[in-house]
Amino acid sequence: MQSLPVPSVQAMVAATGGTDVPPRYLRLGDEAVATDGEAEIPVIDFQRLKLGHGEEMTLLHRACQDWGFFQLINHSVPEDLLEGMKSNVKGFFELPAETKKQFAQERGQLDGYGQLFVVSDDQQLDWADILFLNTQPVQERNIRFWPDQPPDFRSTLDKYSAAVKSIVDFLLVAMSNNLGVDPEVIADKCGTDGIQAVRMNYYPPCVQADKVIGFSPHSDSDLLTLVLQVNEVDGLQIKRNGTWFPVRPLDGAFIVNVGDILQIFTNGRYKSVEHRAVVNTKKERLSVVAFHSPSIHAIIGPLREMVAHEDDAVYKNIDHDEFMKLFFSAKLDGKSFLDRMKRL
Ligand SMILES: O=C(O)CCC(=O)C(=O)O
Ligand SMILES: [Fe+2]
Repeated sequence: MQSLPVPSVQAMVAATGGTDVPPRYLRLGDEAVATDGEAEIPVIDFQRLKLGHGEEMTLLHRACQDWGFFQLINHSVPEDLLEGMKSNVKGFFELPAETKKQFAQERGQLDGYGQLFVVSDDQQLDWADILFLNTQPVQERNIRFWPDQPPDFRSTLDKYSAAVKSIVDFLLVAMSNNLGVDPEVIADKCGTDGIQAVRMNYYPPCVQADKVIGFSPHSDSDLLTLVLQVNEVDGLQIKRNGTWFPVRPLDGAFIVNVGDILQIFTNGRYKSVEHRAVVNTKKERLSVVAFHSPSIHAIIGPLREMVAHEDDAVYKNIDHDEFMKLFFSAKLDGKSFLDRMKRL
C-alpha cells in the first residue's frame, strides 16, 4: 500500500479524540441538513443490462451523464451473502471498544479501524467509527487489520468484495460501450492490480441530528462506488442542480456513485455525484461502501478516446499515486478536489 503524508499531531487528536475513538459529530452551525422533496433517481436493472437490453443501456448512459448516480437492482449477489455481510459488519461495530482497537489504523496507512487518514488540519472530522480495508489486489490485503470477530467476518468480506467487483467490472464494460470506447482501455487502466477498498461506516444516533452532519459533502475519488445500506435507517443525500435530495434505497438494490476518476477519464462526460450523509436522532445507521479505482500505476487523465483535440482536455494527467496523496490531504468540500485536477 502506498504511504501517506504523516498526519500532524493536531489532526491526529482531532481524528481520534485523543486515544479513544469516540463518536464525534461535526456541527453544522446554521447550515441546515434539510432536503427538498424527493428526486426520481434512476433505477437500473442489472439483469436487463446483462441481457443487453438497449433501453437499460440508454438509461445507464443518461444516469451517468445527468446524475452520476443510480440504484442498481441486484440479481447477482446472493441474498445470504448480502445478509451475511450486513450481520458481520453490525457484529464488528457492536464489539467492545477495546476489541475494535486491536484493529486500529497505524499512522500513514489506510487500513484498519479509525480515521487517521484525516491528514489535513483543514479537513474536518465528521465522526470516527470507520473500518477501512483494502480488498483488491489480494496481495495488498493487510489481513492484520481484518477483524477475526465475528468469526466469519473475513471469509464473508472476501466473498462480498469479489461479488461486488464483478458487478463493477461489468458496469465499466457497459459504460465503455455506451461511450464508444473500447472496454479494454479502462480494463488496461485497472490491469491485474485494480484497487478495491471497502469502508464500513457506523453513524451513532445524535439527539441533535438536524444540527450535525454524518459525512461532509464530497464526491468519491474513484471510478465507481457501490453502497450497501445495512439497516433500515436512511441518511444518504445527493446534490442535484444545487439542491439536496434524500436517497431511499430500494430493497435489494445497491446505490452506485460515479466517482471523480470516471469523470476525469471521460473528460467530464460522466459526472461524479456530490453526496453527504446525515444521522438519525434515535437509531444508528450503518453502510458498506466499496470503492473501485484503477491500478496505482495508472495515469489519471482524460482517455485519449474522449478527447478530440489535445486542447479539449479539461483535466490534467497525474500519477494515480500522487492523485491519492492529494485526495487524502484535501479537505472534504463538495467537488472542489476535482476542480483542482483541471488543466490551467
Ligand atoms: O454512508 C453512506 O451512505 C455514504 C458514505 C460515503 O459517502 C462514503 O463512505 O464515501
Ligand atoms: Fe462517498
